[in-house]
Amino acid sequence: MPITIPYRDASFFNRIADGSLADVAYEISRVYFGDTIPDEALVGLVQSAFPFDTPVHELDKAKKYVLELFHGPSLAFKDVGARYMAAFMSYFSQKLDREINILVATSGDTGGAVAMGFHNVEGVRVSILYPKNRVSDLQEKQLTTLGGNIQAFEVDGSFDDCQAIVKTAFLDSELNKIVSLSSANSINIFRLIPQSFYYIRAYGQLKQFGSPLVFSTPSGNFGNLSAGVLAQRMGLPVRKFIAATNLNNVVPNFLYSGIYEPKESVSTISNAMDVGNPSNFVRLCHLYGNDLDTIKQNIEGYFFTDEETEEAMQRIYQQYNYVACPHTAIGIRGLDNYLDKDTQVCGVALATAHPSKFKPLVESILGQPVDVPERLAHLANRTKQVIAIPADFQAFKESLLQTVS
Ligand SMILES: N[C@@H](CCOP(=O)(O)O)C(=O)O
Repeated sequence: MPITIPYRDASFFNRIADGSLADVAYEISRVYFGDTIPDEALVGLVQSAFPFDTPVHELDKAKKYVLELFHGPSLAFKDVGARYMAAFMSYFSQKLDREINILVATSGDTGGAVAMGFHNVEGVRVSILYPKNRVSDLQEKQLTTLGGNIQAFEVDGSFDDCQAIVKTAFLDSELNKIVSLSSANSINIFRLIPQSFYYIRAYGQLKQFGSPLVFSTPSGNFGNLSAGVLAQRMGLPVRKFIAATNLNNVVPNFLYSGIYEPKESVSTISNAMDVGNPSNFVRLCHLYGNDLDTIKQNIEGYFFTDEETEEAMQRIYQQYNYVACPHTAIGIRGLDNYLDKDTQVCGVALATAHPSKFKPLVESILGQPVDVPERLAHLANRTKQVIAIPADFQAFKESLLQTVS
């Protein structure tokens, strides 16, 4: 975490938020990094990271919007953090004489975005750990078929097992003497700074209505929500955040009871949010000074079963002719719950992934065909290449050392 979070008043955000995602990225990067990176290089980095935008889609004028974060190469919001990180790491790694080994745990979307963001980046090797049989077929193709500097590990366990193995690796002194490790998960602040950009960009797109903003964020590892809180702590005007989860509901439970009890994750149809012990819980509390009242004032939690998620997908399709993936539907349903009691706001639900990433599931729930964009469709016939391992750190360590030697 930065020692202090730089604060800017509303006039700063009113000025910068009208720009493109790349423009916002430039302005906020300057705030964090000062003149560490020369201007010309910084402009090039943000432009290469963000050739796409994060538009808002209107559901109900001035009242309810979907912030579409799936217009990047892997069709998920993770592209924003992964591509920014890849651009900056590649810039800095040219000055190093050692290869950087990135370890990343994924429950579905992070892996694909990181694989695509770092594919063929010189001086960087990526190891992706994902839970066997717990990601969608197309998500699996994204993270297992690129080859080159990207290696996937299929772990016989849950996402939490993958995350625990990665965290143990960062603390293993023997491994750290042999390889230079880094993370592309949202435990890395370099993922959260860029993810704050699209909250700021949404403010720019909706400030014309003059209503306070409420963001509903579908949540698993809680990096996405933490990024929004980071923007708020920088001064972005936000009335409230909704933490919307599936039955992996340890944070909504904490918000009701004040007690944080991590538990085994359960499998749901919103698989990317199947996290039983979210990495960013500690950071989220830290961002609000570890004060429960402040946390509760700013975040409200809702969780939904798979049946409720399916109902939400069907209702959103019937009411708005909008096809939402299961994760996005949870965000919209959480927002609706909140808007029932606070009507004087503009609500924004984050659309975290394109529905085609879950094509068979979405088609069976909606009874409608879902088109798959070419950048995803072309992966369907590629062959999966993985190293299969048990959910055990030593097994991972041995395999990793073989792949890097
Ligand atoms: N939902 C994630 C899990 C990892 O979260 P991250 O914020 O640490 O990248 C995924 O789709 O992999």
